[in-house]
Amino acid sequence: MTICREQHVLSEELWLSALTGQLVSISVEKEHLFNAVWLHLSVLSKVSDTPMEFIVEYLSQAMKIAESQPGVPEDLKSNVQKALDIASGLDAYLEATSAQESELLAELYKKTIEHDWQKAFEEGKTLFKLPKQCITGHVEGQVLKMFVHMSKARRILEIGMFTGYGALSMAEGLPEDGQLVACEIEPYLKDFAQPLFDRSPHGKKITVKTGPAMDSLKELAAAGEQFDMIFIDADKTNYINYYRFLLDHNMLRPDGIICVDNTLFKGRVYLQDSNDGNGFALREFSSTIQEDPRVEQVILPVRDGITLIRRVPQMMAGPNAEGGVHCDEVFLGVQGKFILDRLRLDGRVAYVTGAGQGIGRAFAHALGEAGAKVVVVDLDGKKAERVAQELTLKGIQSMALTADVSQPQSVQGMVDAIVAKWGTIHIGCNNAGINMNSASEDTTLDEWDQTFGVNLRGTFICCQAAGRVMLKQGYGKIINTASMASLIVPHPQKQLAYNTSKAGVVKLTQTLGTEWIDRGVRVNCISPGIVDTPLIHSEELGPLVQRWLSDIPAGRLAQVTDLQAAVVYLASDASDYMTGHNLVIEGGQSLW
Ligand SMILES: C[S@@+](CC[C@H](N)C(=O)[O-])C[C@H]1O[C@@H](n2cnc3c(N)ncnc32)[C@H](O)[C@@H]1O
Repeated sequence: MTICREQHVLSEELWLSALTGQLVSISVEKEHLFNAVWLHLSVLSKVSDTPMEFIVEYLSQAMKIAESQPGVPEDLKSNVQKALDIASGLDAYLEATSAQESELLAELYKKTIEHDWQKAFEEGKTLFKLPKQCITGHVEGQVLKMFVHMSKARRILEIGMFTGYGALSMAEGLPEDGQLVACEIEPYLKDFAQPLFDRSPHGKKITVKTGPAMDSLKELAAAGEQFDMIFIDADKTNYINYYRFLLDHNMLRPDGIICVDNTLFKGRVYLQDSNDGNGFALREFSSTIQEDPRVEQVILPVRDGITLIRRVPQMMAGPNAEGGVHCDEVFLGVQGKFILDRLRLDGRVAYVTGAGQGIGRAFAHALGEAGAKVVVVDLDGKKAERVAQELTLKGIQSMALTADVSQPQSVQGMVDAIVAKWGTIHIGCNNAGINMNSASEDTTLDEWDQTFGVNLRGTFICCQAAGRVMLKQGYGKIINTASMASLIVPHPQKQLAYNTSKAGVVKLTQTLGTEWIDRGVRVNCISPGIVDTPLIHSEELGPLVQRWLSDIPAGRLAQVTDLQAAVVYLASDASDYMTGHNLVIEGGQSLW
């Protein structure tokens, strides 16, 4: 619960000006802030709610007393004033420097504080008198949204939704397919929030479950639901029961976080003379979780206090621990890393040839997303540059290079440039390839040589040049792009040179893969089926698409994104026992 978030956010002078409505000479920046505060002051009651707001209130009173009494030493007044300035400026500064709320959040906030909750209660629309001030506000909303991003949460549970400000803030941080379940006892609040959720591009991620939260938790637990992040903000005396239920029923994934609101409770959790029931419950709550070995926690002094609780993975059992736990790499992860982390490529240097478009571009993005630095190589320097810029926009370290893979000097230049820039090469994706269609009896030697020059000679030259660097360091991952055409004869189009060159890429891969593995270099290839790129929509090939579809069990062409996981897998340590392999990804086409 966040009450009166804008209170006491100005220096006392401004604060008093706001109250009296007298706008004295203030800077434009302050005026903006002043107006925002004035708007909220006009609708919120003036009640201190957070430890900082109480500090400001007490210091203001002390100041007034000091001013009204004769003989108070000037340096005492000066020190109180300094403390007041520091305390009263904090919330305003946090408001002003936090990311702005979205327009819909601002609208939801306004709609909430302008609503007549007293009337709704008197008309029997709500079960309880709902104080509008219990809305999660701007700064706290942004804190929650930041946690969603940082924890990469995909599934969130909220206990206590009020009008949905916190829910929508968190939903804004979720990925497209993320989900948030909000438990709320008041059906009226679902009707209040839903129209705004419906207008937000993030609203579809939110499902509201009405009824007592504990009933909803039981339903969710029975359905085996588990969450990455949970926000508890309802019914303080029951916090401990929600917490216990969530942990005991495995509803928080290991490493997941619970955020709990109001855990400083106006300071009453640590004030010795406080006999506040909620303060006592929250103090008990904090000391209980502190003794729970399943979690670790910290309280952030944001607004009225947010406790962050992380579920610690329970991996510490010994080899012969009770229950027969085997503390081997299956249980603990290889070098302590679980499977998704074993696919990561942080710190690796990769290059991809033919990366200016199509499959190569998708490979470059995938390797970069997995953490590698990526060199985008293409015959067309402009295309390479554009893809490198795309990667940079995503925060991936990248560099564009022009190279003709059929020319040894050009390839050596590429390798030298990569080593000069990033010291080495860990991952080489030899993907550049061409395909020209002609009936075999008409295929010219020029077409044959060109096709082989790029597809097979080019792959060999790249493998050799990059392989020398990798063999020297005793580590490397080479992934060649072969084709389903290495296995079957795609038809009805005629492409003898292409099919034969790609069969050669597979044999080259098998040979290098076995020859180099004892020196730490794995060589594998990927054989895509028919990939939906602009090339196949040419005048010549376009009419064949329907025919091809009838040959593909999957019933569709491959998208370049269908190939991305394979390249990351083959580039990662998770595939270390695989070498000389032809990984076929063709929707089953080669099996019919
Ligand atoms: C502090 S407000 C929640 C504020 C909200 N998180 C936000 O973002 O604005 C607490 C909410 O919990 C709800 N609530 C209280 N007891 C509840 C219970 N037993 N089960 C479900 N919801 C409950 C109240 O109706 C109220 O809407």
